[in-house]
Amino acid sequence: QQNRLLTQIEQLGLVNVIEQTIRPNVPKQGANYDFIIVGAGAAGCTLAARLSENPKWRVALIEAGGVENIAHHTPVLTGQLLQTASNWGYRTVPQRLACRGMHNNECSVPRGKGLGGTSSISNMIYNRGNRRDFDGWAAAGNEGWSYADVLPLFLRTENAQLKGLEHSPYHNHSGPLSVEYVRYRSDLARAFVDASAQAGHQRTDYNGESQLGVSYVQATTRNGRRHSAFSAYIRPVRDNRSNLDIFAFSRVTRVLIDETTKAAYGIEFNYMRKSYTFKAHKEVILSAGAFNSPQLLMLSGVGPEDNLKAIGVPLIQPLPVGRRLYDHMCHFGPTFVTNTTGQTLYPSRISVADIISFYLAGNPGTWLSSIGGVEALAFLKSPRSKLPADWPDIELVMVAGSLASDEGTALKLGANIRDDIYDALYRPLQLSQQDHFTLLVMQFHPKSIGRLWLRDRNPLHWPKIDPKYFIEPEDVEFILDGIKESIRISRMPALQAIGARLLDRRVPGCDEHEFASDDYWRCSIRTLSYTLHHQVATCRMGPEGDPTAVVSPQLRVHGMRKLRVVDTSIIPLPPTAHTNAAAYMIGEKGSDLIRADWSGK
Ligand SMILES: Cc1cc2nc3c(=O)[nH]c(=O)nc-3n(C[C@H](O)[C@H](O)[C@H](O)COP(=O)(O)OP(=O)(O)OC[C@H]3O[C@@H](n4cnc5c(N)ncnc54)[C@H](O)[C@@H]3O)c2cc1C
Repeated sequence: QQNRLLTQIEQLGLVNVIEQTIRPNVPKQGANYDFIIVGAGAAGCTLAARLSENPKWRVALIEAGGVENIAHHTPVLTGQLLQTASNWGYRTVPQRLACRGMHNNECSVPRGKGLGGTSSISNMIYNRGNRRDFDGWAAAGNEGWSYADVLPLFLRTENAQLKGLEHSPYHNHSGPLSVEYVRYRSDLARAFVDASAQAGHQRTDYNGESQLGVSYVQATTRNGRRHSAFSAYIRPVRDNRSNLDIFAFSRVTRVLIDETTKAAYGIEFNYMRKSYTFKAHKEVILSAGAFNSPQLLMLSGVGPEDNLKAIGVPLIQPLPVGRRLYDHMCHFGPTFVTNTTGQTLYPSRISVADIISFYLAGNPGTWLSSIGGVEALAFLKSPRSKLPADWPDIELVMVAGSLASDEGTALKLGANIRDDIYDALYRPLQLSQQDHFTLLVMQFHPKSIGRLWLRDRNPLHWPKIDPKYFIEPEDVEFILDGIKESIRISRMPALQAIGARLLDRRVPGCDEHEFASDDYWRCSIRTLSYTLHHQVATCRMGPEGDPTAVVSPQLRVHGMRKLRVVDTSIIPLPPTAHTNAAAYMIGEKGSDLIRADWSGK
């Protein structure tokens, strides 16, 4: 018991203790607001900041977790954050065809819990998507979501400090969210970018005119520190907006809905073990993310009839909530060793001088501003692609390290990877401290479609998450193409100059295959499966009449009144991007739609 108490105090962090003392914000039972926003993640913070610009509107932002602390602001600690209370800690149901290197074949699917949501624990890669993604949404009947419509919203969020792109029409310099190139740069990243160019992948701005090519990572950091949704959108305004009330440690359990009119009129939530209700005059908006927004809809009677009936939740509106779940699955590798020294991220390489320089002198150029070792991205076409030439299929995520980069203390646990896998592949690197880098291969447009549903009606229980990774064999083939291209890039002069060669250790369970043969890699892909956490479509957006749609292009829940979903769960198909930038864009779009509906009323 004592240990649990200590762990809890430790996980809360000093900041939470102080916040709860000086700014407790205890809810008042039955309080009234114009808008209630559930979830202070990337989209929720954006929406709360924008709606509360109107001093006449009273806005409540309700968040299950606490406040960010110094660990969140230190990019190199990203992996460690997954071991804290800032992560909901979800796991999938055991996967038949993926995650074979994980305990019980369960993939880890973390989500951020706290003011800032997943933007406070993410890897901070800033990446918007391909113009064809958004034009496709619009062509499917989602008017107002084409690339021409959403580009100004991406720009509105951005405060870019990207050397060389000062005059690009694809970047803005006056929005709230800081975007900069990762401030720490290793020789491994330089060699990878040069080798990619030598292999024919041009240098590009992947948020600009063309995604295809290679680039150093653009990241949501400010002077080398994490710039989360909370830091960017809420912290600068919260003390001078008396119409914005923020409630941390408040876990919403249900949306209150009038069954006759199907209008949402409030929420029920728990704060410090007590149940409260708040009323909303105008709207309740779910911004609880791709797992929790569908969960809350279903707990409130909006969802698939069979699931709700089976668990005894009275049905108010039948909708395909959670019926689709897409994600971007990757392969954690290949890993290459090199002849360099001192270039790979290992904790032992972070010196006291680095720490002092980062925290006290504000120097962003140390390992501490490395976003978990991620330094460069390459957007590629696969030879098997049936998509237009300017629409990438695969991404290589260049990491100056591997699971050994924290010596097995965080990433391995965060990904639920078994010890025998770590010991066979990464422990020798950890012990020798040999320089190496990894190219994670991610597929952008998977065909595999999963599902999310409720196991019971207890709002504090996890939903069941089954992404059905690699259920479509072609998804594996795309990743195999990416692995082959990674190996080709490693043979280019810039990487050969540093002695880059495949780590020649076998993945346990794949021994029957010849090392580095296609079948070996297929086995490795199904073993070292590693999601980059881009779950979407659980509250899919689509026009009325679309049998897969949960919300309309105005983000209103179909068939309901005064209820919207504004977060990444509405994204209809996996984008050619990581999903955090889209979450901000959706928050901006949601605020425009809501303002258009209520201004003057
Ligand atoms: C480890 C990790 C690394 C990632 N790295 C990147 C990256 O480098 N680049 C990138 O683009 N994307 C990345 N992503 C994905 C990206 O961060 C998310 O897609 C995006 O932030 C989601 O935004 P959101 O607003 O939809 O939801 P979230 O940011 O997840 O916000 C949802 C919020 O709702 C709260 N909430 C949920 N349920 C309740 C409830 N019942 N009551 C009250 N509050 C509730 C949550 O605590 C959370 O704060 C990463 C994700 C993870 C998990």
